[in-house]
Amino acid sequence: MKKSVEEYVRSIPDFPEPGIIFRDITSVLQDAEGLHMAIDEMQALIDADKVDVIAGTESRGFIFGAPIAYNLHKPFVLIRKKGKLPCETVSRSYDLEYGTAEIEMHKDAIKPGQRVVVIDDLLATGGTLEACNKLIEELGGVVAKNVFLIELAGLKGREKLKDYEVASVIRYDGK
Ligand SMILES: O=P(O)(O)OC[C@H]1O[C@H](OP(=O)(O)OP(=O)(O)O)[C@H](O)[C@@H]1O
Ligand SMILES: Nc1ncnc2[nH]cnc12
Repeated sequence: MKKSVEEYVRSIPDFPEPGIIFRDITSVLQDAEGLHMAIDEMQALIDADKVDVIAGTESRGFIFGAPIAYNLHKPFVLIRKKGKLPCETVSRSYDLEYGTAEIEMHKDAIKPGQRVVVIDDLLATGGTLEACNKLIEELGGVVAKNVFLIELAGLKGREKLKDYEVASVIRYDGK
């Protein structure tokens, strides 16, 4: 029988620190069937008629966001960790499941009124996507949806993103 995409995800206990179960997507990517299923199933959650721009978050969001943008014939915008983008930027700090971070976007990445779908591999606390959504709004964009391959429902990211439409392919009930 054909494997489901969930069966390609590898779970590593106590990485990168004790108590975290790391949901590893390299095992999805390094299987041709797994990679196809992941992209296709994430893309199926997007209504192409209701989006102008696909955005991806560094770094694992780039892997899934770029092929989806290509398939839907939409522009692809990078949301990067601080200090990587060469032109004028807007930035925002946020808390992670482990640690803190700061992300940036080019000021000209989004035009006012554009509808943006943000793609990431995984929803944990929702801190990353909340920061992404706020940056997009600061640039005048409209967040159409947040799409993930994996959702760790126990970390309640959806509550943090309650003002946005959220969809995921794979859901783990715990952390
Ligand atoms: O919902 P949150 O609690 O914000 O966590 C989820 C984020 O954490 C991971 O990225 P990370 O910052 O580790 O970067 P990476 O993709 O470069 O590994 C993951 O890819 C998400 O972007
Ligand atoms: N548990 C987890 N597994 C993989 N990536 C993550 N990013 C944040 N939490 C994570």
